[in-house]
Amino acid sequence: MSTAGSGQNAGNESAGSASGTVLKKTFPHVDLDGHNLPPSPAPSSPHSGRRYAIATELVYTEGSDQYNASSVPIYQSATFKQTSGSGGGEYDYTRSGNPTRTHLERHLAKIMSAQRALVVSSGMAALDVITRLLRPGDEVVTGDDLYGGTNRLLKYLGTHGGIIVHHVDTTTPENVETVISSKTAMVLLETPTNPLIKVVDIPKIATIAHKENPNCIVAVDNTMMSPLLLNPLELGADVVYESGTKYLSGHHDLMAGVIAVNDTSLGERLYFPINASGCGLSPFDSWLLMRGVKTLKVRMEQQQSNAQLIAEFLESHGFKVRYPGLRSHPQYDLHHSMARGSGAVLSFETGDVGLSERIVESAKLWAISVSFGCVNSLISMPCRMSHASIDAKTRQERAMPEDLIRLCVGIEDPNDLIDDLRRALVQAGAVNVSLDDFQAVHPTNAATTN
Ligand SMILES: Cc1ncc(COP(=O)(O)O)c(C=O)c1O
Ligand SMILES: N[C@@H](CCSC[C@H](N)C(=O)O)C(=O)O
Repeated sequence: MSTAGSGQNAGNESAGSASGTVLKKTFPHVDLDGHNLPPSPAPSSPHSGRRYAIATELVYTEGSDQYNASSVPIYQSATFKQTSGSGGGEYDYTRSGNPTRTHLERHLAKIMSAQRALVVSSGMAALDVITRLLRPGDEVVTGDDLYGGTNRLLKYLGTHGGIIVHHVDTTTPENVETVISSKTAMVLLETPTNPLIKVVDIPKIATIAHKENPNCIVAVDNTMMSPLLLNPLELGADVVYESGTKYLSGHHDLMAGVIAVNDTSLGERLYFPINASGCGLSPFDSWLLMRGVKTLKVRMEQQQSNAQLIAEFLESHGFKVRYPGLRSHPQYDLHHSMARGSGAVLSFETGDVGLSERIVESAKLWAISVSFGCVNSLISMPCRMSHASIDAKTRQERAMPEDLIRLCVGIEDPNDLIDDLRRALVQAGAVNVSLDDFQAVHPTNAATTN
């Protein structure tokens, strides 16, 4: 039995005693006591055979459950009984592997066009697992606009783990070229970045990194796009990871992280710390994520068409809006050369922190909340919330506008969302209202700032 692709019962390959082995071979479905064993229900969609369109692949699963359950059963069990004293069963302990988790991992590997996917307890746990590939003295090159938690983990590794971290503006590949060296063990990219929506040229940077050091791991955080819109592994990345808490699950009812690779030996190296530390996703959350991922396409399509309308609405009223679906985005062409859509996160400036606070607090349909990718719409001030762990001095050095408002668009009716935003802008005093129009009090859009 190979652990590749499932990661269960690692390091326990023995098939049991000689008589047990003969019995198993002769009667594969009968255990030592003569019980008729059902086939394992773990298998999901194998990454082989006919490929359907993504909408179909998201919902189509295969299994060999004894009752043909259409929804994968939740194996809420920490342990699995063995048929022989020397173990060797497909599963032994849920930290090492669980049929519900394996089913999800195989499904995600297919969706992410990967040879192997691993699911863990959060997006940050995924990054923690990936950074365990690093050794003291290794260098990491990464962006100057990153999710606050990513920045925090890298800072911790820089302070306590002997890792040298270079933050550069990765929107210009030449900046990466300047700091990269044979000591660069990892290039870590986010695109579009959270929260400044900066776009990064994955193929170009992956080429630069691999040319400088063929062993350099290019890791891409794909949380803002999801596999529906972007496949970094197809663009030269070695590892892709995402917070499953966001679009993949879509309902803010679980925390999860997903890691995917094409190199199966790299997959084994990543599986090791998951088993060793115990951050594999629980059976129930695996089931919940499996359920959520099936509706990814319909949710994302509604979310991004809403986001496009909202971005256009704000820009047309004088606000500087950052969204890759707008022609005014400086890397519009680059983004659309890599991705199949613009996603549903945008940010905009108001020109005044107090004004931004009042807008956020005046909104009703837009919940004041961190996170994104959920069916309901959210509004937040990144410098006060999701990115507050980046100190004020660093935020200033990285040109993060303190008045930035981030909108994470859900699946509601777009007219209701725009109405609510319009009302919040008026109530907060962010716009000058005339008889037939209204415009930002502090216009910040390209027409006024360039
Ligand atoms: C871009 C990005 N990556 C990773 C994470 C971490 O994910 P999680 O919250 O699931 O740990 C987040 C948000 O938390 C994020 O916004
Ligand atoms: N208090 C949390 C904040 C989580 S932010 C979640 C998400 N990535 C976002 O960008 O909104 C923390 O300190 O991590």
